[in-house]
Amino acid sequence: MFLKPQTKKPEAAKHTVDPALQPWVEKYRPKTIDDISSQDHTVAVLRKTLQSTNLPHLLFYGPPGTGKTSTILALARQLYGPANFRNRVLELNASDERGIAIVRDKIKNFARQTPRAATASADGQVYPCPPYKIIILDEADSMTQDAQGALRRIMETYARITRFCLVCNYVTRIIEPLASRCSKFRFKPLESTSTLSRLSYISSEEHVGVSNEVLQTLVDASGGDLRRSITYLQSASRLAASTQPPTPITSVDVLEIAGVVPDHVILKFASRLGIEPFGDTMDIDMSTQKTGFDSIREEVRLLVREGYSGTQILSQLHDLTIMHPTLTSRQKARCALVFAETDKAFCDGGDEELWVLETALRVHKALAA
Ligand SMILES: Nc1ncnc2c1ncn2[C@@H]1O[C@H](COP(=O)(O)OP(=O)(O)OP(=O)(O)O)[C@@H](O)[C@H]1O
Repeated sequence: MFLKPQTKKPEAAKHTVDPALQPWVEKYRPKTIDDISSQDHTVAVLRKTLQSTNLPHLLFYGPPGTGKTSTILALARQLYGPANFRNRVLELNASDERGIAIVRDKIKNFARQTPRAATASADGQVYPCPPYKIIILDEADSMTQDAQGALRRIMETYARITRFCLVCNYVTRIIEPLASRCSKFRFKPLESTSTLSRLSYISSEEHVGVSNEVLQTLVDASGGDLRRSITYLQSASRLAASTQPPTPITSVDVLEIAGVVPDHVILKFASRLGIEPFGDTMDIDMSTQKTGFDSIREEVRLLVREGYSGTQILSQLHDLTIMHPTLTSRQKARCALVFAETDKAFCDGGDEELWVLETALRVHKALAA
């Protein structure tokens, strides 16, 4: 549930890059919408749109690394082909300024230009090349309200020659008048089977030997974010190749790269808050576990000093609480509320150590009540 720290998106390659040096997330970015894994409903609707070539304004939303940007880029490539893509598509991402100035200047200027006549593609293929351009606004939820307000008129005025695709994680941050002008598509976290098959494909293309256990660890550590799992795979394969002699990738490597808190550590922390060990974890001796402010604070400090991120610690603590077999629904509901408030605080840029401490103390209290 916690928004994981995003694996940094590599800048889209503007020039031809040696494939051996390319990040795998870019190298294996889907080329057509049929290469998009998991998002079957969205792909089915867009395939129809491709046939009719009449694209509405689009709003793609959902968690990171689920294929939103890849889908619109693939769709645009299939509509325009390589020869016309550049002059028909404007992609603005988070590194561009997000205030009203960019809407009035860059976006409006591009939106009002009449599309250039289509040129024939060197690859000999015929592309539909419809008579409008596409503006892709990646991370549209970070646009100011004023900027979104200004966009609304532009979308209407130039709809005949320009279609918009807004891409975001939080649809609630898009003002209603903008959202209501778009066809909305929700991207879901990828199912395990789709992630597994994509990772297996990439590892076989890259001649990296990975066991089923390692693949499953990659899936578990990435929570449905395919970008994250591919990045972990590439990092783990580099790590394994750098040892002398090279060693196979292990699950421990993956967990370390992913910053996952080991089970025994998170269970010890949980037991300080009054969450009893269960199942395979019964061997933790609760009688030696102190609870109370000082011991909880000490534990939080240790975890943060070890380098575990606040979002990761709380995400694992959340899962442990919600899946716990003996906590009552009432206790779980109270804890869920605490976690939700912390999630919001993290999104707003709250201090991680302070919020982990605050959450831990509140969970402790919620369980005792
Ligand atoms: N559904 C998918 N099918 C195939 N590859 C995917 C999919 N989702 C993500 N990927 C892989 O992850 C990379 C990042 O995906 P993409 O940029 O489309 O994610 P996103 O949903 O737009 O994320 P964000 O919300 O962070 O912008 C792609 O280059 C691709 O390698």
